[in-house]
Amino acid sequence: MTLAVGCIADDYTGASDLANTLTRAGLRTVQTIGVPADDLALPEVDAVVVSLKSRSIEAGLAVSRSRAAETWLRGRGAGHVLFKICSTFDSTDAGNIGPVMDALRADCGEAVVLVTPAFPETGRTVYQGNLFVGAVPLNESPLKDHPLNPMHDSNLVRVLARQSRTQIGLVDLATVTRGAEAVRARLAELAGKGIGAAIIDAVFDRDLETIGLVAAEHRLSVGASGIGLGLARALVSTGKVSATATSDAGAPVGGSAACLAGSCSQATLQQIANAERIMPVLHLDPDRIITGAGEAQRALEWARPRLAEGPVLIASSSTPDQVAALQARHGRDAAGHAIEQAMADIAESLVKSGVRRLIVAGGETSGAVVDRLKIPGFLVGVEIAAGVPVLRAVGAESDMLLALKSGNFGGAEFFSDALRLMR
Ligand SMILES: Nc1ncnc2c1ncn2[C@@H]1O[C@H](COP(=O)(O)OP(=O)(O)O)[C@@H](O)[C@H]1O
Ligand SMILES: O=C(O)[C@@H](O)C(=O)COP(=O)(O)O
Repeated sequence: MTLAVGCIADDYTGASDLANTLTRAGLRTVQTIGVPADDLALPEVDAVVVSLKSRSIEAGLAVSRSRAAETWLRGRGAGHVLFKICSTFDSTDAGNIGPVMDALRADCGEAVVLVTPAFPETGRTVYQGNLFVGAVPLNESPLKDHPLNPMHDSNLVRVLARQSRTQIGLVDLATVTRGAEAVRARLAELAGKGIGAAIIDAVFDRDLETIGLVAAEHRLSVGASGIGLGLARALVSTGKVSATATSDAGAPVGGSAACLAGSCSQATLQQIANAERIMPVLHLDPDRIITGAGEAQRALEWARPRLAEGPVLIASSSTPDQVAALQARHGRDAAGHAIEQAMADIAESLVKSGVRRLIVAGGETSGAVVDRLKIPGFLVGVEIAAGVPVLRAVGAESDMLLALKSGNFGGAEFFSDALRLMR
């Protein structure tokens, strides 16, 4: 297998988002969980997206895991590696975007790395280095209240400079609009000043196509699904890949269906409220989860008799005020970790009870669940919503369909939209 592009995603929902984008652009793509074991049978593909759970862990660990993924991808012929980060640049001042970018850049000897979280299809655009989520700057968006990575600065040149050892430059929209040659000239200018990475503006898909053409000439880029789209289109338009991917991985599996929500994003809270009209919903008590008072067991006893009747939804999600109060009582990391593990416990028991179609809302939540289910990889099926495909587990104990939804993605009826496509 010789890869046209290798990808390292810092969470599992982000990985499925990127795998979806690459597939839609025609690249035969597989998503693996971690660096694949040698005995995992992978189909012939153009792109592999290695999913890590490295967004919110200690920076040194994120670096070593990302490096291991890079070594594996380069060993399969990937001339270009895309480090997939969140379209809302979820990170802290300590990382992990900057440290991982610095390490991968050092490994491949890249002069200037292009960085953009723009993903216009989901309303993420970058102008003058500032990230907008829909109509508002990042720091005014719901991401200011994220339970693990609250984002308080929309200026990504500043944000990345706080995390990276290199100086950060800007390639502005006026330059991108002038085309690939203008971007190349700007990068040469930045490299001449010793600047090692540049936030590049993008508002429309056509900007990402220009960026993709230039990025494909380099060894490394950093960004969200938008730059993945640009790279994929560049690989197809320059004949390096013949767009042959089909989304035929979603054949019915039968079995029961369940939804788990650990995301506290505004979008997920709305989706849960709407799901109450079409399926039984259990709201977990987060305090009881953290104090170990048998909350996961209660959820299972609630779910099991209902599964034969149709899908159920189990949610830990709370409003920003409630999240802040819980974290004040128990600590941010302890609360997040305990709830993720409870979701994994519940998922494991649901699968033992016959659930074969599982929808998970939340990136960290999805990571905990997929790890517990020991699923080594996914093939990409049809798209449920922008950035969220149906996934078919490969190499797992049971034939299963999953959807791993980024907290912020999907329309108000996401859960019913997903269930309609997962039979
Ligand atoms: N009620 C709650 N209070 C505090 N934290 C919560 C609650 N419910 C879930 N969490 C935690 O919040 C985090 C949500 O992150 P994640 O699953 O990545 O969602 P998103 O995709 O919205 O970022 C997880 O660590 C999860 O365990
Ligand atoms: O780029 C994106 O926004 C997503 O692919 C993503 O990474 C979302 O992360 P979570 O919201 O933590 O699921």
